Amino acid sequence: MTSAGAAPIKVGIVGGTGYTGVELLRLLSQHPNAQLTAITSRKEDGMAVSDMFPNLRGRVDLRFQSPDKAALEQCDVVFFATPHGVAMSQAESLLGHDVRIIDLAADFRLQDTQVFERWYKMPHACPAVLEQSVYGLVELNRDKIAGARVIGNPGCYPTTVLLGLAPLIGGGRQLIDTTHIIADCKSGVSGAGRKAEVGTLFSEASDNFKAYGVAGHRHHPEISEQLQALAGAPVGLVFVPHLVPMIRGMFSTIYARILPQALDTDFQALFEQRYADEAFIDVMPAGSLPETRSVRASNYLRIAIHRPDGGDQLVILVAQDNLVKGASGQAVQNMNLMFGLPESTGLEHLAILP
Ligand SMILES: NC(=O)C1=CN([C@@H]2O[C@H](COP(=O)(O)OP(=O)(O)OC[C@H]3O[C@@H](n4cnc5c(N)ncnc54)[C@H](OP(=O)(O)O)[C@@H]3O)[C@@H](O)[C@H]2O)C=CC1
Ligand SMILES: CC(=O)N[C@@H](CCC(=O)OP(=O)(O)O)C(=O)O
Repeated sequence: MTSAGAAPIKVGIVGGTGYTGVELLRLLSQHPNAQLTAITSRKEDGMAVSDMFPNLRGRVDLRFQSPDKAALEQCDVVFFATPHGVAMSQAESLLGHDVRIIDLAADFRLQDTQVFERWYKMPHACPAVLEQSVYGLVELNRDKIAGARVIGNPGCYPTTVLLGLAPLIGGGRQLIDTTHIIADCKSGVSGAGRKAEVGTLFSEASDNFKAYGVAGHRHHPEISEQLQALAGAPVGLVFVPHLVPMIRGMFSTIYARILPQALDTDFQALFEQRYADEAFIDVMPAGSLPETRSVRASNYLRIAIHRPDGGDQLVILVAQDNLVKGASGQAVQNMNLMFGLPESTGLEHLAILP
């Protein structure tokens, strides 16, 4: 869909058959300035997009093409909704055609290539491109994103943890003990993608609840790198992800100890002020309990601040849709900024209840 008069942004999507890919298709097919131009799939080459995804009937009339056939270099921007390692293998070539890149995987998230190689078990294919890329967490990096040619779209868990902690860290503030923060995070099963895996079978993931990655998860270094940049010093973080038996949604409960000199701080006011101008961050009234269904299919992220018994423990509750603010919605928010559009263009729809 494009609005009359404005030059459309020609969009390519690599990996259009996955969950973040179809979410990009849903959002961009309703975006007034985007013109879907090329959608790839290696396995479904030639299949009509609307045959695979009937929710797009009448809105998307393209067919999936294998990546080698798709005219990606004719696009203004290409989203990579692919596994780690795919975007970086094509980045230099696309940049040579003046195509901007938004990678939903991790190729351009970690600035330290040694850390990337340790966690993703592959060498970084284009460190020079990585250096000029920007971490696409809009609420922290808005100005840099507007001028970027390559965006590393944040991971879903890091989006909740970083936005839940950002008002407390950096800017000369000494509010919490940054040597010991706990992030207890839960994701719906769509977080694992659409590919077939035993762990995401209905009979494995439904009626069940479990932690995973306790000994180490690749989002830990991503969160730590960003927190360290905010704090100006290393931050001690315990991060434990869990799989919950729901399709969409992510909920993070973050625990931080208030420093003695900051006990008089009005944390509710602090968060409200920090996010007052943010279109998609809702700091809920004191005492609120956000729910994943209040953000389902929307780009909103809801935060509530608690201080049990008025003590020194701060509990921050954060809810988002892992596929929207945690992935494709945030990616479109990045595109809007890169192309000089109002940031919320095409993203203002509300959550679906129940
Ligand atoms: N699911 C989520 O909640 C989130 C996911 N992400 C990240 O986004 C990316 C996509 O995730 P998701 O949509 O869940 O993944 P899926 O497994 O659902 O989809 C992956 C897509 O990539 C394509 N693909 C796979 N391998 C290649 C390749 N080598 N070259 C080109 N295309 C390929 C697949 O199609 P085909 O094989 O036919 O080519 C498919 O369309 C991942 O990096 C993921 O980590 C980030 C935040 C949240
Ligand atoms: C529930 C589930 O499995 N979630 C995924 C994380 C979501 C995601 O895709 O993150 P990346 O983009 O960093 O890969 C996981 O823990 O591996």
